Amino acid sequence: MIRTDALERTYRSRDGSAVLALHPLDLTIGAGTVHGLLGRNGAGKTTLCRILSTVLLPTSGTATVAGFDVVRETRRVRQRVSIVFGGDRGLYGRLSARQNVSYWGSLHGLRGARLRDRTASLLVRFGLEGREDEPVERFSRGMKQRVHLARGLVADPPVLLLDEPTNGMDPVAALEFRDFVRDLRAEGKTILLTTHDLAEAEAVCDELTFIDAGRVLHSSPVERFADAVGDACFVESGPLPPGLAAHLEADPRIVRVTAGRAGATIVTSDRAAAEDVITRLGREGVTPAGIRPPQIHEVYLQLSQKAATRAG
Ligand SMILES: Nc1ncnc2c1ncn2[C@@H]1O[C@H](COP(=O)(O)OP(=O)(O)OP(=O)(O)O)[C@@H](O)[C@H]1O
Repeated sequence: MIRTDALERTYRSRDGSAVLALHPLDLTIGAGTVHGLLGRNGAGKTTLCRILSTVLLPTSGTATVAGFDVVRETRRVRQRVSIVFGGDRGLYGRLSARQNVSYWGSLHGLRGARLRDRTASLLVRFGLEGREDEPVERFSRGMKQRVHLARGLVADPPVLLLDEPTNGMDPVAALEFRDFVRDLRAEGKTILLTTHDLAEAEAVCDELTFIDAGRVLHSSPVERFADAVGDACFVESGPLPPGLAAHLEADPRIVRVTAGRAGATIVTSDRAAAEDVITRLGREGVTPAGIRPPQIHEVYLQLSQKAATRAG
């Protein structure tokens, strides 16, 4: 449903220098899947969403949505895709929530009762009942975010690009958002979800792609995201005695030691090193200690560190 091949985008700064935002990016997203796009600030996520929604031209390479080229078949792509930004970009502050949503619907060809009913039901679905006719500039950030979502859905497109959609939402609303994404998946929508909330990505996505400096670092089904750490092993232990963390870190096979009052996590380069660490911990009387699968934030950290080392 979404495909990019050797997609590149270079921005020119005012001083004439070039910023390679995507270079090159290859990504395939199947119909009906929720695909999480993760990456550090400046990784290129928004640039990709903007190209897929046809508001930004690629420098080279190709991108298609539902088989239509984002450069040559702009109109057909626009009929099939909606982008939802985080923050308050793209809303008309003096217009009400209802006017913002129905204006967008009318741009997509909805009219009359269909437009009215669809707008009203989306505003209710996003918890804005009773506030529909207030100017959006009076809304909180999280409320504006809900208007954005309603706007993105009014034309009922098969593809949704959600760029940090829970940015500014309170925790309850953000949890409700997860149910909402699951509903959309059940309706058969294809969703590209950009988020810095890793728990959210793990909870709602079928597939995850980690990008950095405009390239894919790892892409896999969500249940296999831990493959991204390769041979690295995560040892969980009880609290370490003073000085042991520093000793462990002196071993080049130890990637990282995170020690706290409740216990420690020791990341090793491979399984043999992890087993040596467990033996050593046993000798030092640190119990219990064992290998466990990495959590998503640990995978993310590992990939980000690798990318930062590579960059410089
Ligand atoms: N209009 C622009 N002019 C120059 N450089 C830009 C422009 N827009 C983005 N960039 C640069 O392109 C790179 C990718 O930016 P992009 O906004 O796509 O990242 P992102 O992954 O969405 O980041 P974030 O997580 O902070 O939203 C960054 O280095 C950014 O500084």
